[in-house]
Amino acid sequence: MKVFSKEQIYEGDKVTEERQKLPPSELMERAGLQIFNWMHMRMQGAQVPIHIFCGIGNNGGDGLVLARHLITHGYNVETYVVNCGNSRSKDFLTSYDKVKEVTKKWPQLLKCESDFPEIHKDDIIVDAIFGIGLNRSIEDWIKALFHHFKASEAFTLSVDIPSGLYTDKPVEDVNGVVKANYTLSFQSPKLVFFLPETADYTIQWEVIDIGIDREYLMTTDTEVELISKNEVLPIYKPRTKFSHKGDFGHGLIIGGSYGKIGAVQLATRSVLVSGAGMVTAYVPECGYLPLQTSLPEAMVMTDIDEKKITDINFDITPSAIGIGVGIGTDTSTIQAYEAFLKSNKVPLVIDADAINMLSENKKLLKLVPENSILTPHHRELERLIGTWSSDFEKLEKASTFSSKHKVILVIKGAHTITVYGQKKFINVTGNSGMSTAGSGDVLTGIITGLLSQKHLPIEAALFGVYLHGRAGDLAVEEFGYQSLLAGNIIDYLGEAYIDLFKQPEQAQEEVKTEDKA
Ligand SMILES: NC(=O)C1=CN([C@@H]2O[C@H](COP(=O)(O)OP(=O)(O)OC[C@H]3O[C@@H](n4cnc5c(N)ncnc54)[C@H](OP(=O)(O)O)[C@@H]3O)[C@@H](O)[C@H]2O)[C@@H](O)CC1
Ligand SMILES: Nc1ncnc2c1ncn2[C@@H]1O[C@H](COP(=O)(O)OP(=O)(O)O)[C@@H](O)[C@H]1O
Ligand SMILES: [K+]
Repeated sequence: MKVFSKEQIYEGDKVTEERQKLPPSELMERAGLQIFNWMHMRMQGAQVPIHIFCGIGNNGGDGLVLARHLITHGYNVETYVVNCGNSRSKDFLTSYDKVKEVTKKWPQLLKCESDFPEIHKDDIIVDAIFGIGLNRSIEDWIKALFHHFKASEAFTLSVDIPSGLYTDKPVEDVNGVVKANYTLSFQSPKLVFFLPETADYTIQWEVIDIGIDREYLMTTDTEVELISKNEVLPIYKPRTKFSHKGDFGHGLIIGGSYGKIGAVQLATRSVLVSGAGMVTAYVPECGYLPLQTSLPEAMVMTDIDEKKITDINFDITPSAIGIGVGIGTDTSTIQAYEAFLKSNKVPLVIDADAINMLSENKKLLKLVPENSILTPHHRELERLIGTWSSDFEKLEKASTFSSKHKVILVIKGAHTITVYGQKKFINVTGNSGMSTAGSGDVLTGIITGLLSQKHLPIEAALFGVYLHGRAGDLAVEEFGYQSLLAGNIIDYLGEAYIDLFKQPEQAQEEVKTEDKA
């Protein structure tokens, strides 16, 4: 699913109005009506007090259209106009006039704290104050209004985006944003719903279709995309009857050090379970026995050193290599890594200390093959690209890094974001049960396994991240958030593949709420 920028949304409105020859404010009418339909379906006429707070732009206009429909359907509605400026939008004014046609109870004007209405815990708040047009800091009395919402503990439904969130800039003051229980977002989710610093401002979200021109939506390229089942299904490669293991490649995992052989076990097993035909683990000698006994399907090659990698020297021809899990940063390992990078031509998946060694020795970056996949978590990314002041800056720096070094960055986290030049792909699977030792090693193995099967690097990264998260989602249903182990993710990888062909995914997605409820 594409995530459109603010500018693209405004352009989409314009194009739609032209191509569909829409009368003025028709899109606002559609937006308000859809929100009404959403509420009406759930409320079925219940007389719960609904407080609709409208700004004076088009977001406020949407709120007024909603108010009109709710009033005509006999709901218990109070409408307020948050008087935050002088420039009421044309469509807002049209909607305002139309409200007057259906009720004598005009919207109340709010100008300061003493105007705030009483809101009971069981009431409903509709937040239609600011949408994507927020363009400056919020005045204190409006922040106080947001606080008033929160203090009431009433269910808060935000229209399009929680008021106070910019679409393309960090939050200036945490008190200047509405905390929404639910956000109904028009046509496209907003990037901020997925970033660690801003995702918490809405517990759930859903996309509302307001009939923006299909061709515009199809042909407009976006920098950001959500990766869910619909996007990864085309990447899946069915097997043919006469296939043999040679068709699915030979993955190689290089890593491990004394006390960290488990990381290699997890990654190596993941290579096979993701579908590679064969796998070899290259480990220090101390890894030989544990690997051979725990994973009979794998082949094992060892370094001359007992405890660490000192010389990467193998006589196989792997189709993909994953390097770094449990490898450490011993000086002799760094030297072996450099020598390996100088001779290697195979696409790489680079994880953990193999990333850290690049960060410490930036000259090594020049030796990394084009389109290699780096899978840093937060700290590893920081060492690699430097610190950032906001999620937006982080993504910008990651894009610059990806373009400069021609690599794919898989930024791991609650919503893993794969950065490929200017493109950013946000994964929707995964859960906090996966915040457990070794789950990153599993991801490295999965992506290496997919690369072995001749997927393009970007496909291997996106598909791997999706499957990893989906396997985690299936596994957590059996093991629970606290008790899920990285190995359980591997056990559910097969289910994740099978699940690809289960019921089609809903067009409208919801963020899981397991830890927020
Ligand atoms: N395709 C779609 O998605 C469609 C989207 N639609 C809806 O349109 C919304 C976008 O509408 P929008 O452009 O009118 O902007 P909006 O968010 O209402 O805010 C602008 C107003 O707020 C003001 N203002 C800004 N910052 C402020 C501040 N800090 N403190 C005080 N005031 C501030 C600003 O004032 P000004 O800068 O002009 O003085 C202006 O008056 C979008 O989110 C969606 O809900 C549908 O109607 C149709 C199809
Ligand atoms: N809260 C979460 N929601 C979704 N996925 C998560 C969450 N926490 C961790 N993960 C996933 O688990 C993996 C953890 O990787 P990493 O931190 O490298 O672990 P390790 O080094 O222990 O193997 C990443 O793929 C990450 O996206
Ligand atoms: K809003």
